[in-house]
Amino acid sequence: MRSGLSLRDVVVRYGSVAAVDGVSLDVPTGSVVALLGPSGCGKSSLLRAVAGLEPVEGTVAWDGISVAGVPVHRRGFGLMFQDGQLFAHRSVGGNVSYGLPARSAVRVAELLELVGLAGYESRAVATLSGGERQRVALARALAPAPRLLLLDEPLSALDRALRERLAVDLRAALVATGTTAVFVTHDQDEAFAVADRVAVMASGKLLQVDAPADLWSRPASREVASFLGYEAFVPLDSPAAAPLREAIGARPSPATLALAEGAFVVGRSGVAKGTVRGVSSRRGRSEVRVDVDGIGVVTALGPVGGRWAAGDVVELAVDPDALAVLDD
Ligand SMILES: Nc1ncnc2c1ncn2[C@@H]1O[C@H](COP(=O)(O)OP(=O)(O)OP(=O)(O)O)[C@@H](O)[C@H]1O
Repeated sequence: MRSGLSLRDVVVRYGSVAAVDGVSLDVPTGSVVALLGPSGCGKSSLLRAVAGLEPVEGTVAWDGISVAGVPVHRRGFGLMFQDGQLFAHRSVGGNVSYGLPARSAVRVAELLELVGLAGYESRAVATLSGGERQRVALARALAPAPRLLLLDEPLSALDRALRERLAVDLRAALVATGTTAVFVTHDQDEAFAVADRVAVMASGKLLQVDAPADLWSRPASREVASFLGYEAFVPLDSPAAAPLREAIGARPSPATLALAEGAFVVGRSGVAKGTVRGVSSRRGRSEVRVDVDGIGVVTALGPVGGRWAAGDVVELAVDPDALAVLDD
């Protein structure tokens, strides 16, 4: 018997449109899977189908037993949304204890500690920051120890720095409680930070499911690679790809080589040359748009405070971690 959640050929239709179009996926007990994909690809529809909020074709099963016909509140699945939907008139402690069978001060204190809000029991929800509210929403969602926690973009209303910190804390809380979870996001960094495995979706279909490192180093298709942030594609056996092939120890073959931002690094000496088209700065580092013969315009990284002007010819070294070979 398969433990945890298993989906087989799941279809969710709105009228004649299949928002989810034949998805099969396993989420073993204790693991966290992120559903990653662009807006409108069907992530939320799939999550809602698992929750029991949408009619589905195909099979949604828990521990090998179909949950078809089991109403939302009987599935033992918890839900958390972008807006944590806290009870505004209850205290933090009152929100967290809401899902518990009997009031349990110890359990509430443990959960608040788990989400980094130890001692917040009596605070009014209205006095909390956006990030603190989502931490409370997480504690409340974890309180009844759901057998599966479904999270729909729980961090996307927060600003970037906060999102990054909360993503790390969210993963820690899920791992510490051994919670099985499905996490919906359109943000690749967030998916990689939170999940054991990332399921990439597009147009209602699942394109690839893999651990973050495997997904990054071996995207199954150009579509997946593009969504992960690979920005240029060249034939592996082309002359322009020679220094890149060398960096990853690949032989010329009919495959395609994908270059992510930072595949080239601007330096004093390099293995290729490029012509600068533009320069910007991100987190102190320079991002240099360079035109490389046979490859096109790509984003190279440069040291802090580098000074280049459009038209400069620069030396480029290669970062093998920003390259992937696609088996076409
Ligand atoms: N209740 C509905 N009725 C009709 N169409 C819907 C409904 N809900 C979603 N859709 C459509 O189904 C498709 C998938 O929507 P869904 O919300 O699942 O995507 P998503 O990947 O979660 O996108 P986002 O990240 O923008 O929320 C979209 O084309 C959307 O317009």
